Amino acid sequence: MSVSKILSQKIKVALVQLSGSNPDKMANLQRAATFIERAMKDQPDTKLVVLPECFNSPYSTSQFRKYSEVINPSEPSTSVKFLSDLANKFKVIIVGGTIPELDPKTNKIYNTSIIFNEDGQLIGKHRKVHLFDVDIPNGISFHESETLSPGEKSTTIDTKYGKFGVGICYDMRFPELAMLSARKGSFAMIYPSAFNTVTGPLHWHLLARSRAVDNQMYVMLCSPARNLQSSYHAYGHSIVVDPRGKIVAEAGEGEEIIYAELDPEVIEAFRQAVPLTKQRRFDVYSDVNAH
Ligand SMILES: O=C(O)CCC(=O)C(=O)O
Repeated sequence: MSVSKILSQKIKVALVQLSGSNPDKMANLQRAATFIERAMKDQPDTKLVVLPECFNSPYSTSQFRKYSEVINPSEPSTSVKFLSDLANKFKVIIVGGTIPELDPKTNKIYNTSIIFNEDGQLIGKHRKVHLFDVDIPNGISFHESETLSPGEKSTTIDTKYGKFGVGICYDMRFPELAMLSARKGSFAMIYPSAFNTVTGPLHWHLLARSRAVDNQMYVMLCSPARNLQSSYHAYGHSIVVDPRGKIVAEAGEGEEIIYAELDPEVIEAFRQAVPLTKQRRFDVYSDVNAH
């Protein structure tokens, strides 16, 4: 595949590591707006902004329904309207972290990322496919499936620069989603995320770098900042990894914006040097599903 099809030009991205788990939705949205405005002032050529998982609600199974919104482009809900206006105002693509979504037909709740183009149009959404249900002794127990339902689809978004895939946090543990998007020609995988202080130190960097190296694409993880006042202590460390597995930007634990430039030449050069896409043997692993 030619470079122009993967990523048409160099693009600057900004990951906004906002304070997490505050109960006031409007205040959280305003804070997102303040940070996006700051990013666009600091780096006016930014083309894509990413927000964290559950950036405007507490990350808590008991709260998801209360904070949920119906996502219907013809009747935009609070967060949809707010992010759409921001994207249009700053002429920037926004991967709007995640919000709890209510499906009015089924009454089910999803953990959903909403994505807007630079005209403020909702160009896609991703419902978290793999729910975070874990019991780590002396570590963390969390069961999203107490109140959430899993999405049923992988998500690849088309933009004027090329395509990127979207997953949410625990989704990154399942390499198949990233691989599917890579096979569709994506230049990056973007995961609004909220790892914690138990699994973050163990796996955050490893998973980001693995998905990048597996697929020779950029990987971006955008986390909430750590808030020790909340019941859930997010890991922070929002990160951008290049197609060679090199960390090109990383946040600390507090509120912060990080920037990176994505370069089509880096994708192309590394794919030429290590031509995994040509060497894959789908004839050998085509029955991976059968076991
Ligand atoms: O996979 C992990 O360790 C953390 C996942 C998580 O926090 C989430 O899916 O929200």
